[in-house]
Amino acid sequence: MKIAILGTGYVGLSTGVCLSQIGHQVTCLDINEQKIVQLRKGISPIYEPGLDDLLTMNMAAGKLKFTTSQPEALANAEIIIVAVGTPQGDDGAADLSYLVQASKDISSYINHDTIIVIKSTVPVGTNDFIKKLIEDYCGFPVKMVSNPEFLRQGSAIDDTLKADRIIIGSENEEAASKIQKMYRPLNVEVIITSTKSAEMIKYASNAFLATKISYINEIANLCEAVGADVQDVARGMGKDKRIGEEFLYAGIGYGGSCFPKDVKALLHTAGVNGVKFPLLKETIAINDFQREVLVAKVLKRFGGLKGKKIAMLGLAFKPETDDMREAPSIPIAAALTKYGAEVVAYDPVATDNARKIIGDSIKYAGSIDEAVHEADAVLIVTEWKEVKSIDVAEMLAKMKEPIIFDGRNCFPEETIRACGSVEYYPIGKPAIII
Ligand SMILES: NC(=O)c1ccc[n+]([C@@H]2O[C@H](COP(=O)([O-])OP(=O)(O)OC[C@H]3O[C@@H](n4cnc5c(N)ncnc54)[C@H](O)[C@@H]3O)[C@@H](O)[C@H]2O)c1
Ligand SMILES: O=c1ccn([C@@H]2O[C@H](COP(=O)(O)OP(=O)(O)O[C@H]3O[C@H](CO)[C@@H](O)[C@H](O)[C@H]3O)[C@@H](O)[C@H]2O)c(=O)[nH]1
Repeated sequence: MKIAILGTGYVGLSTGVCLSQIGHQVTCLDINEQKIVQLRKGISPIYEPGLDDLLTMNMAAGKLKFTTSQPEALANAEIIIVAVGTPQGDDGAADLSYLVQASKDISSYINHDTIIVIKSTVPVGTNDFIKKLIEDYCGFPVKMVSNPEFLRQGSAIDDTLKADRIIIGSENEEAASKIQKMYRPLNVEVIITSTKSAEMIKYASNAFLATKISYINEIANLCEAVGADVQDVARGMGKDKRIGEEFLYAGIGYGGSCFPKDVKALLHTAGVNGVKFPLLKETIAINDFQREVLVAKVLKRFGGLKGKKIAMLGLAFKPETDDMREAPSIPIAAALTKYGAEVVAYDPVATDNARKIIGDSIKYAGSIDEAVHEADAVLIVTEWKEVKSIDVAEMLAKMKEPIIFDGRNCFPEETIRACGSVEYYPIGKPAIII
């Protein structure tokens, strides 16, 4: 099938690459010229494991193209997939301005048979609103499908090619069936529903996962207070199939481009529809609190931070991505520098993006060794494989003081105890001080 994708961000690019991989003819359109210039050379503007190989392979096979030209991408497309950003607006609601512009862009190029697929995460009712907007522009009825995306950054390709489910929301049977056919080579379970239910499934899923994280973080805080171990508790809980093992990792709160904004957008939708949803308010409040837990531990240990060198390992909001949107490292770096610490951070891939947000208030190291050299303490902020596989004893030997604040519970107790002299402050577990 001939497919156009609007937006070559984390979702649009991963989707484009995967749809070309399963045999479709895909043209990706973006308004960001720099991205398109890079992509045309076969260089991905984002770090996403497995993406680069599929990108170059499908470009070479002539199945995947990149352009900034609307007519080139849209004029002959059977299916147009919209994957532009829907960031958080000032009032907590999703900002639909990119989507509205993209819809206007589409209107001039579609015909009666074109199917418009909204993959961006949008509040309930948006597909209906966009349908009307486009119809007002083009003057004939259009076929709309809501097809929310569930991929995670860092595993976007696998999540797309081996998705748990595909949601197709449409009031147009023919359009729903064509989109089902588009995905058929993936052999993934498809759920066909109304556009409103499809839109709600996306927010309900993200808010549920965020709430699960806030729940385990509160359990972690309680574990610390009573002397239990949240990792053992999570393991014990997760073995119950009704609870499940995933998303029970306590830490420094959820970040990223989705959970923070989507929970707030769902709360906004609830509010305007007269539903109070206090659970979501608590999910957000617990997460805000959790983002401060690591710095509170550092302050408690040191008192003031003037003249202290603190190493931060990890900047990205999660491992295997270069994305810094809503990364816990941002408020942590700000708080440490506010209290007078000299902060030296290391991240395997997110340093350039971090520098654009955090700026020169902290230093950026080229290696873990450089970051921890003569440090008074190290903070584990992102659980990169490179960080988890550190020789902890060797790292401690390079530091001024052997003190670790681990926001991601990366190291087993035996590893820490084998280090000799050490102070280890994890999340939701007793500290180890030898
Ligand atoms: N990032 C994720 O992991 C993820 C997962 C599932 C769903 N989502 C949702 O998918 C959507 C996209 O997220 P993202 O992280 O890929 O965003 P992103 O910011 O990485 O990319 C959006 C892209 O759209 C482009 N764009 C904006 N207006 C355009 C237009 N009129 N025509 C063509 N291109 C245009 C931008 O230049 C940018 O490259 C959001 O609604 C998000 O909530 C994201
Ligand atoms: O047990 C856990 C799991 C995750 N996190 C944190 O939660 C955030 C989000 O992690 P993850 O869900 O793995 O990454 P995203 O790429 O943000 O993916 C989420 O957001 C996407 C955008 O909507 C959805 O498509 C995905 O299904 C959904 O998992 C990160 O800060 C993680 O550190 C935890 O603290 N504990």
